[in-house]
Amino acid sequence: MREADRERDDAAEDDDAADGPDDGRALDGHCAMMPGVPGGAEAGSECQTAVGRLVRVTTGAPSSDPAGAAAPLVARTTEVAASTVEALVDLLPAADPVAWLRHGDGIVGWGRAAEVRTAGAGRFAEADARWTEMVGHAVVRDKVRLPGTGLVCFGSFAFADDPGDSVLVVPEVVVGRREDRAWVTTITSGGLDHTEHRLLAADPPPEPVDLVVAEGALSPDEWAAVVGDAVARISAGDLEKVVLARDLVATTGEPLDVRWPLRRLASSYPSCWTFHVDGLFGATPEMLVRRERGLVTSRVLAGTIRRTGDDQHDLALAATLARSSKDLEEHEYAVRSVADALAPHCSSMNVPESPFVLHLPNVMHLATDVAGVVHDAAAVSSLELAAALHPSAAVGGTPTAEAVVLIAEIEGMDRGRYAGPVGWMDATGDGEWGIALRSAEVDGATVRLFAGCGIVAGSDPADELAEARAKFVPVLDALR
Ligand SMILES: C=C(O[C@H]1C=CC=C(C(=O)O)[C@@H]1O)C(=O)O
Repeated sequence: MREADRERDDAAEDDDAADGPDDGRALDGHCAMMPGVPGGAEAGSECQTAVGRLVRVTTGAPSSDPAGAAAPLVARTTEVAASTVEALVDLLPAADPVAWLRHGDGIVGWGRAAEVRTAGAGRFAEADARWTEMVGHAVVRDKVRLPGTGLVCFGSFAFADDPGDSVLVVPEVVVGRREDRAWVTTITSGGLDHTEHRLLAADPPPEPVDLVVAEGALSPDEWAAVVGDAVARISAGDLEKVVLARDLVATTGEPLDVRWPLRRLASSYPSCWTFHVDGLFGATPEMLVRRERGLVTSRVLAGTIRRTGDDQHDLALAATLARSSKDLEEHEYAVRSVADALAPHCSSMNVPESPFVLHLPNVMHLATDVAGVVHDAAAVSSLELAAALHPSAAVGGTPTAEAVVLIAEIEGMDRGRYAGPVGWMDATGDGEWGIALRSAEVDGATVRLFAGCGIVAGSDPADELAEARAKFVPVLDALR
């Protein structure tokens, strides 16, 4: 069906030629036409429905069907000048923003052309099946054909099978940027979009007020005791590694506008993937799986040391991390779990023998980039690959089954979508799925932050507590 989608796409090429030049330009807050987007302005029409920087200026557009996939989706991607989208995150409106950003590139979106909610152990398979069905019925006009163009969905999946509440969102508008190219995709359900769209500046988000941060499910002492329990069980031979997480609960005086922390995270952690899907936001350094045109890559992290702010000292600490047998052991479990899960899908793979040290502003990690050539891209989507990899030993443990049972038994909280796959996928099944780390879930004026640590036989509860504190820093700072 994904091939059929491409064929329709090809057939639409001639159509597109009649739509005018694809030379969108910066509009600096003025209501002006975005060339290349279908449908001319009707005489006397005016700006009506503001949806972020793209506003409808004519009526008669088909209404979207956020409840599901009853009507076929129609996606149209148009190239615009890269100067129109210098800071993607600044385009986001307050209502319903989604984001996936790194080093200024990525995709952002808003509105809901469709949404799929799944739960339980079948959450990935059901979401993937619904997406395949939507794609199969969709009409896609995409002359740009870069990763992130055409019909795309954003997704965020629960860590655990129970309750497992997960979501796929198909926005009404997606704006993307990759190096010096940029594009706008409009997605409607129920027919061709005959509206004209204009780029407008989004209002900046308000600064959070009256931030109060409290402990979450467990106090620091209680959590350290749980870590001690895990170390005892590992020493007794029950399992080799388990990742234990804790939470903090922040409240703000007014409901949080998630665009505030998103802007902060994107600028402070440019090498991480800054994301937001349906209330879950963060800046993760860990790529569970990216599939692009037959190539698959994964950035595996495990093994952490805190930065001090003194560059010379941090370099010495990085060398210590690279030699730490406790951290190398923790890392090895994580790499093996990813390589083993990817192997059945790859005709060749490259798994480096030793990790490098990834420097982030708050911590340093042992990191390994695994790469492979997939042989089953026509049959297996990037989301299915993410499902096969989840939970890797970077967020679950080794052996996986025992670790997941122990997490449910002793961690003392529901992780929700923290440490689950988060990212996006296109109509061909290519996409990027990160692990939702350094993240938080926002619900009105309440923000629940998460951080976890890999526990092995040599772990010290006090050190793990300090490491978890360091991992809260990105989101905590972004709320201020
Ligand atoms: C579980 C988290 O980090 C994982 C990723 C990198 C390093 C980790 C560690 O050293 O423990 C964790 O496995 C988290 O940030 O919440």
